[in-house]
Parts: sequence; C-alpha cells; structure tokens
Amino acid sequence: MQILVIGTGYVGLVVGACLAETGNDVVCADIDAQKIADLQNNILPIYEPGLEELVRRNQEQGRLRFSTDSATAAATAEVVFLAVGTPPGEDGSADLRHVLAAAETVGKNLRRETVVITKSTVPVGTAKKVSDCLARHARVPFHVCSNPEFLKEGAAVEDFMRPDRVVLGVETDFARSVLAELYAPFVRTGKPILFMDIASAELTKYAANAMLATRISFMNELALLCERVGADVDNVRRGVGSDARIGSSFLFPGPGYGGSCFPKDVKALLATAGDNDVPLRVVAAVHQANERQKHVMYDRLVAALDGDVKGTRVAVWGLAFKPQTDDMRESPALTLIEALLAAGADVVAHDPVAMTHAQKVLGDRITYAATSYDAVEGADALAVVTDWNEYRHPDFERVRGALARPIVVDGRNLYQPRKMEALGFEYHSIGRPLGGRPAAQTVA
Ligand SMILES: NC(=O)c1ccc[n+]([C@@H]2O[C@H](COP(=O)([O-])OP(=O)(O)OC[C@H]3O[C@@H](n4cnc5c(N)ncnc54)[C@H](O)[C@@H]3O)[C@@H](O)[C@H]2O)c1
Ligand SMILES: O=c1ccn([C@@H]2O[C@H](COP(=O)(O)OP(=O)(O)O[C@H]3O[C@H](CO)[C@@H](O)[C@H](O)[C@H]3O)[C@@H](O)[C@H]2O)c(=O)[nH]1
Repeated sequence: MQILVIGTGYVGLVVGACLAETGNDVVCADIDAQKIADLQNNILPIYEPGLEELVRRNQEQGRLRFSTDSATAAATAEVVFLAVGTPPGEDGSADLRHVLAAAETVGKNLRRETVVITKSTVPVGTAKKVSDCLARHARVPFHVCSNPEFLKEGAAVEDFMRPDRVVLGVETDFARSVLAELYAPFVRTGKPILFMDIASAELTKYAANAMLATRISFMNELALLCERVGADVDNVRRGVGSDARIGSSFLFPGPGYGGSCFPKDVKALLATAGDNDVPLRVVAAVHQANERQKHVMYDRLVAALDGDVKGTRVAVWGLAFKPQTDDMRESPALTLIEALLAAGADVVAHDPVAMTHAQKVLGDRITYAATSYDAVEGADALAVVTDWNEYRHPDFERVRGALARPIVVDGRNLYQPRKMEALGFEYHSIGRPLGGRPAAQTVA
C-alpha cells in the first residue's frame, strides 16, 4: 500500500519503519527539515532499540522515504497517518493545532479515495474535527479513523510489531477492510484487532494510560505507608501482583511516572472530564499523588544530608524518564535536579544514552560524567533515578570508595537493603524500611 505518515517523531518514525518492513511503500513527512535531512542519511533523532537497522534497511530497499513535502505524498497515498504531537495546552487539554494543520494539508491534496487515521493521542471528538477539516478542502471521498498507538518507548519497535491488540475506530466498510489488511501481518499470532466506534477508540487510549498511571500512583502511595508501618513494598507488590485478576506489571514504585504520555494524557483526560461535567476523582488523585511522588527522592536526600543540601555534591545515575530511551520529557530526574540546584547543591550526572538530550534542557548547570563511576567520585550522595541495567550490579566497593559519604538514595529499589547496609552504605529506597528503622523521608 502507498502510505503517508505525517509527523516523524517517536511514533511516526516507528510506524513508518514498521509498515515499510511489511512491504508497504511509505513516506514519512515532517516539517523539521533538519530531522528529515538526517533521516535521509540514516541519522536518527532518537535512541530506540532496533529502529536504526529498520530505517536503514527499508530506506536502502526503497520502501521508506523521508520528506518535508507531505502535500505531494498525500496525492498518491491510500492511507495517511496523522502522527504529529498533541502537547498539553494551558488548561491541560490536548492542543490539536498540529493535527488540524496536518489534516488541512492532506485535505487540500487528496487525489484518490483515502483512509485518514489519527494515530496521535487525541481527545474524543477529534476525528470529527479532522473530518470537518478534510471536508472543507477535499474533492475525493475520504474515511477518517481512529487508531491509537500503545507502543512504549524503549520497546517501541517490538510493541508495534507484536502488539497486544490493535484498536481501530472505523465507520465505513472501506476503511475497515483497508486497515484489516494493513494490520494483518502484525496480528498473526492471534492477537485481536478490536474494531469499534470512533469515540470509544479515542477514549480507549486515555483510559489505558490513566489505568496504568493509576497502578503506579497507587503503589507509590502504598510504598509510603509501607515505610510507616514497617512493611516491604516489594513483598506487597509480589503478593498482590500474583493475583491473576490484578497482574504483576506496572506495580513498581519509583520516583513518580514521567515521559511524554502519562503526565500529559492524565491531564488531558481530566480536561475532557471537566468539559463534560463528569468528575474523574480517581484520575485527579492519580495526578496529585504523582506530583508529590516526584519530590520524594529530594526529600530523602535532604534528610540524609542532615537537613540541608547546600554546598553538597550529589551524583545522579539516570536522566531519561525510563531505561532504553534518551527521552527527557517529564523525567523525574529533572524535578530532582532542579530542586537540588535551587537548594544550592552541585549535581554530577550520568546516563548511558540521554546526556546529549539532557544537555539541551539542563545546559551546563550540571556536570556530565563519562561513566557512572566518574559521577560518584567525591560526591556526598548517590541518587539512582533511572533503572538502566548497567546500574543494577555496580562494583559496590568501588562506589563506596569513591563517595565522600556513603549515602545512596535508590528511587528504583534496585539493591537489597541488607546487603547495602552490610557493605557500609546508608541506604534509602522506596517503601522498604531498613532494619526496622523508618526511612528518612517526610510524608506531606
Ligand atoms: N512517544 C510515545 O511513546 C507515544 C506513544 C503512543 C502515542 N503517542 C502519541 O503520538 C503523538 C506523537 O508523539 P511523539 O512522541 O511521536 O511526538 P514527537 O514530538 O516525537 O514527534 C512529533 C513530530 O511531528 C512533527 N510535526 C508537527 N507538526 C507537523 C506538521 N504539520 N506536519 C508534519 N510534521 C509535523 C514535529 O516536527 C515532530 O517531529 C502524540 O499525540 C503522542 O501523545 C506517543
Ligand atoms: O511499574 C512501573 C512502570 C512504569 N513506571 C514509570 O512510568 C513511566 C512510563 O513508563 P512506560 O509506560 O514504560 O513508558 P512510555 O513510553 O511512557 O509508555 C506509556 O505511554 C505511551 C504513550 O501513550 C503508551 O503508548 C504506552 O502504552 C504506555 O506504557 C516511566 O516514568 C516509568 O518509570 C513506574 O514508575 N512503575
């Protein structure tokens, strides 16, 4: 099939590359000329495992092209994906400016019957707005559909190639048969394609993210309670997660959820709820709990450093919002680092892949260490923010020897409290009191 993907970011690039991999003829378009020029030379704007090989192979074999000219590609496309950003507006609602700008370009240039898909995460009612926009300009039939994307960064290619399900909001048989054919290679193991009405498809995306964020906020709050009552959140997590009705994923407490999706989508869902006078009290609490959780590591560091971090040097392991990505959007590391800098601490950070992106946000206000061991040299405390594999089994003797004070605040519960204590560390984690002592933290 002839496919146009508009917006070549995390989602658009993965969608385009994976659809080319299954034999389609794909154009990935973007308004960012530098990004397109780089991609034409197989230079990727993001780190995503497996994506570079996919882009290179499909580009070399002529199935994948990159262009700034979505207008020309729209004229020949049978399927158009709108995969541009939907950042939060001032009130938290999704800003549809980019989606509607892309829709206008498509509408003005369609020359054949085309299926136009909102791939971006968009509030209920957006397909109607896209349809109205197309109708104002198009002179050929078109079919607007909603096809929310559920990939996770760091596992994006794998998630797109082997989805748990494909959600398709369609209203015409034409669109249904085109999309069933397009997605058939990705559901060969029997995973479902869920056809539904468009409003339900649009809402499903927000419901899924809000549900996952709820699990995380629930466990983060429970972790604080564990500390007060002398329970271990790891045991509680395993205990509840092994109930098949609950399941074990997305129950890991941490420094608060981040990334470009959960924080934004929870707020956008609340905005939709507000617009429709349906209070989503649970979802509102999920957001509030997360805002608070993002300060837990800072509070813990302050307490461990005798109540004041001014003049101290803090090593931070992990800058990206999760492992296997260089995405810094809404990373809990940023909240921690900003708080430390505001309180007069020096920060020396390490991340296996995100330091270039981090530098664009934090500039030279912090020091970037070439290795994780360089970061801890002479530091008064180590804060572990991202659960990269390489931080899971460090040479603890070397870390302790390098630190000026052997304080470790572990926001991801990577290490065993008793082992850390035996190694001579003052160790704080999330929801796991040490030897019966309450963790050094304050609960607001
Ligand atoms: N990042 C994820 O993991 C993820 C997963 C599922 C869904 N989503 C959703 O997908 C959408 C895209 O997210 P992303 O992370 O890929 O964003 P992104 O910011 O990485 O990429 C968006 C791209 O769209 C381009 N763009 C903006 N306006 C354009 C226009 N008129 N024409 C052509 N290109 C244009 C931008 O230059 C940018 O390169 C969002 O709605 C997001 O919520 C993201
Ligand atoms: O048990 C857990 C699981 C995750 N997280 C945090 O939650 C955030 C989001 O993680 P994850 O969901 O793995 O990454 P994303 O790439 O943001 O993916 C989410 O957001 C995407 C964009 O909408 C969706 O497509 C995905 O299905 C959804 O998982 C990160 O800060 C994680 O550290 C936890 O704190 N505990």
